[in-house]
Amino acid sequence: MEGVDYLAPERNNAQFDVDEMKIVWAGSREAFEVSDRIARLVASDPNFRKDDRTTLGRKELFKNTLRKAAYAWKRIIELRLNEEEAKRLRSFIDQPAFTDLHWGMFVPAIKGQGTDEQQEKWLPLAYKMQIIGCYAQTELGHGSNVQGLETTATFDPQTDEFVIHSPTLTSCKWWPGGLGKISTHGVIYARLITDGKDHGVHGFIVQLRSLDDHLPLPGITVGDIGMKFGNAAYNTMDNGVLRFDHVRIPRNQMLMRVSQVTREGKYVQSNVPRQLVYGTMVFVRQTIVSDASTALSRAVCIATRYSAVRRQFGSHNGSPETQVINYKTQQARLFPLLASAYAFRFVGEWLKWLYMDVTKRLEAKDFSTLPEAHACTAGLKSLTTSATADGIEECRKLCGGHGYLCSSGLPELFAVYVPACTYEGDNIVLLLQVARHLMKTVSQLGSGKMPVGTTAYMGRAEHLMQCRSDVKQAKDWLRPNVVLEAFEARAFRMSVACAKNLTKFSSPEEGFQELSADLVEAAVAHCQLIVVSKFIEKLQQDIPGKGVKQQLEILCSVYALFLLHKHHGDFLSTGCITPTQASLANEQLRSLYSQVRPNAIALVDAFNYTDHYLGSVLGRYDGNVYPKLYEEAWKDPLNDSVVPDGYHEYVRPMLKQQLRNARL
Ligand SMILES: CC/C=C\C/C=C\C/C=C\C/C=C\C/C=C\CCCC(=O)SCCNC(=O)CCNC(=O)[C@H](O)C(C)(C)COP(=O)(O)OP(=O)(O)OC[C@H]1O[C@@H](n2cnc3c(N)ncnc32)[C@H](O)[C@@H]1OP(=O)(O)O
Ligand SMILES: Cc1cc2nc3c(=O)[nH]c(=O)nc-3n(C[C@H](O)[C@H](O)[C@H](O)COP(=O)(O)OP(=O)(O)OC[C@H]3O[C@@H](n4cnc5c(N)ncnc54)[C@H](O)[C@@H]3O)c2cc1C
Repeated sequence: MEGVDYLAPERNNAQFDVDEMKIVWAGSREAFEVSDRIARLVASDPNFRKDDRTTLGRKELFKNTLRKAAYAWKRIIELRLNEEEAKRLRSFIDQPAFTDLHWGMFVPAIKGQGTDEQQEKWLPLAYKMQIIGCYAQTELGHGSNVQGLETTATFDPQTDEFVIHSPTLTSCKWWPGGLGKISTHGVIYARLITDGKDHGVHGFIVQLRSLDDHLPLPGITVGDIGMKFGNAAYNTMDNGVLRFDHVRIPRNQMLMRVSQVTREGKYVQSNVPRQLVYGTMVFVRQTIVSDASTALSRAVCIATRYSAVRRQFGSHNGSPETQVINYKTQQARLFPLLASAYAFRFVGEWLKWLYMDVTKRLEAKDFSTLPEAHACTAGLKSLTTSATADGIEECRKLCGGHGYLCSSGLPELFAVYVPACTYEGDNIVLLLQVARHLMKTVSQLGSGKMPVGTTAYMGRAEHLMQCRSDVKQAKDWLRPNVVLEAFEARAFRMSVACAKNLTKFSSPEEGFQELSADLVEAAVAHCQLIVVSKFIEKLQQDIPGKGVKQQLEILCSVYALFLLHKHHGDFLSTGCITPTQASLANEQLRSLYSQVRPNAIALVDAFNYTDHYLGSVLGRYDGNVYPKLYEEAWKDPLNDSVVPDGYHEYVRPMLKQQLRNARL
């Protein structure tokens, strides 16, 4: 029945103030109000309809994306939305587009690596969308190994220009979003060559297409790289291929904040670390962590609401069957994902703060926290995107057969999300960066240099190598210090074991290669510790609202004890806890699931997602799943006619043939 809230009994069970939890989730009352207003604006505008997306062919899909992007831009101007509101609007449209790369990478690259004059020239054009940009780093033959890029930018002192060239097939730019069909400009990464000397990879602003007729400029070959995983999903994006044939750009289009080339062709390195050329990646990795909590929470919201609606088995004398959410196995799969969504939200908030802090320091020429920022963004990007991709797929399975329907919203969410494990740095490659940082920190422990930031715990080396958990009963695992010490000891001992093993090889590089699987595990342990510790820190803040803090404490314990249970091999083999303590953790976890159960629906309501944004029949706010699934099925284009196209051509002759054979 329309208008009935089938999940009302669940909502009435909540033991906390959902409206206050919405504010905690959003980050502040103001952020909540902006997000809520813009989400409703998008949901109520038929121009942002998306329910037909999975049935469109690539060309229609892409054109539709362009239409939405143009309409969104018109609304942004008409409504005079500020930067944050415009960002929210684009994200609620929920359709990857060239604008993501324009605002998300092209603009930040110019801001981070351009000089003041370059920013003054290019940013106003980009802000007004008089030019549209992409971020073109990856090549056909080189993605992870940025230092291996082949595109060249050779300075010609005669004309005061750089000549941009793709010397080989493998040097073609390959993958940049927005490049395929739309970008007029790109920040292009190429090896800088002056006077025959190679100075490594630098960024250059290059115009790719005419601003009059959109045709590629002379010397430029550009196009789309083809269909990607999933039907609609990321195919709304024009990921591109680009080849340069001696394309000339003025010298002042090299991004010159980190290093410069003078009129005479002299290469000058500023007094800043060369790694700042990688700064845009640090920025984007930080945003990807917050986006992970959004993607995971969407999947969890769908799976939780549907699990409360779906019933299987357990009917006695005609009573309703059991809601599948009441099965302990369903809870043990679903509630850790719910807790992870909250955990990633808070670590994302913290990472944003860390990024802002490092940016301020860089402006003041303090580069000391750059390695920490790189390690944290790389590691947390890897940890949260892998867990989110796996989590979305688990949510699909939690919804049984109906989860496999596109109308559940889950297949598309998975297909659009899963490349996050690869883009902006392959997740394993990024964990190896964290491992390098950890090995460096461990090797410096004896030198008197105290570790700082998220590795500060390593400063308590002696204690962490010796401590034994004092857990005696299940509820001891609810004490934050007990949990924190177990995670610190596990992470530290895994790092120290790797560091010791590295010394057995003839060179550190050989050891690093040989032990890379163990190093990745040590990096994961360190990153999980960061997430747990930031959740615990969040709980030390003043959190208003009836029962809100208590629910977050429960979720924090679920997150930590679930990880401890999943990785108990690490905790046991490093001797941080005993087998008895491991089983007490599991006992506590079971009890926590029972505490989450009555609040589960309210905890996902706190994400404040509109039905439009969720795009899922199973995750509808009102829980009215079956009639809507039935309605949705009839909308499929295959049901436009009773007898399908092709029947008379292929099936009928076959049937006739069978009849003849049968008569023989
Ligand atoms: C249903 C629909 C739903 C909706 C969706 C809606 C919208 C879409 C949503 C979102 C869209 C979001 C995003 C857009 C999507 C895609 C964007 C993707 C863009 C890209 O992928 S851009 C390309 C990214 N490429 C990479 O990440 C490459 C990875 N490789 C590297 O980063 C490096 O090469 C490396 C770090 C692996 C190694 O580098 P190296 O060889 O130069 O270095 P060394 O290992 O020798 O290290 C040198 C030294 O430098 C330090 N270092 C390395 N990197 C950094 C850094 N970034 N910052 C600071 N320091 C760094 C390293 O630690 C070493 O230090 P040391 O002291 O010498 O040890
Ligand atoms: C949807 C999407 C959008 C993208 N958008 C952009 C964009 O806008 N701009 C842009 O420039 N790029 C973009 N990319 C490219 C992306 O950044 C790269 O694909 C990514 O950095 C991974 O690099 P790769 O493809 O070279 O993988 P590879 O490095 O070739 O990885 C292949 C395998 O090798 C392993 N491997 C690689 N190196 C090591 C090592 N040292 N040790 C152990 N294992 C290793 C990896 O773990 C992986 O399993 C995009 C990619 C995708 C999928």
